[in-house]
Amino acid sequence: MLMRKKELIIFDLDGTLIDSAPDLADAVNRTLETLGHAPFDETTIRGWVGNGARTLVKRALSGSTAIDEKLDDALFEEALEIFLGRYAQNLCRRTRLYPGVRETLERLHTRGHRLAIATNKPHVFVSPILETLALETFFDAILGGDSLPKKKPDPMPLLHLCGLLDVPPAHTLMVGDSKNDILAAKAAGIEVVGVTYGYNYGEDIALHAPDAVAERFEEILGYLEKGGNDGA
Ligand SMILES: O=C(O)COP(=O)(O)O
Ligand SMILES: [Mg+2]
Repeated sequence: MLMRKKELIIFDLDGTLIDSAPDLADAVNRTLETLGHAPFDETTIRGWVGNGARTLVKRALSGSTAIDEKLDDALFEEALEIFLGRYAQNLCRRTRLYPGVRETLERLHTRGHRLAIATNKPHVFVSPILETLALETFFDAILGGDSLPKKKPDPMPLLHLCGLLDVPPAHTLMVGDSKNDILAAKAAGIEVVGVTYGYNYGEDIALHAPDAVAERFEEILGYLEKGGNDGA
């Protein structure tokens, strides 16, 4: 059966399984407010998510995706501490699953795929969010952005998951919303589907040449049924 070709599916979290930007934006703006800085609208902050909490805070203090090289270290450390505290208080108040995610994970799980998460989000936040959304039982392994010495776009987290779950990269599929996911997967020799509805700094995910593009999460079922990029 073709479905067995991809035994392991590794998912990105923010912008792929969950729309966490509203809670991240609230925590960013409460941090900026505490420091006496002006807030940003949610759409702007959405474009800053995907490289972990440290980079998100640096972007917020810089007011741009490009980080201000002259950013004061002490201000950054203070802002990071405030942000982590604020976000911990409201991890899943306005965060929602994207359409089709629960049903699709259920089907993949029932069909016997191993499922894992490789996110750049700090690990401490991941399980509480999955528990609140009643998703935690689907996953065999979860890595956060601080779980290993390197995070996406480095291939390390993806290769680590392949080793941990004893599935070779050729039998693994990555699903993500940002260029970090695509770059990490390509460097790991893993096929990758890019979803179009996530964050990716406001850029079209197709620009980074994933093996396939999905407008809706459930499209990955059809991709797997076709045998992925290996052909039927
Ligand atoms: O930058 C983050 O905190 C989350 O990133 P993710 O898209 O890898 O889940
Ligand atoms: Mg993402």
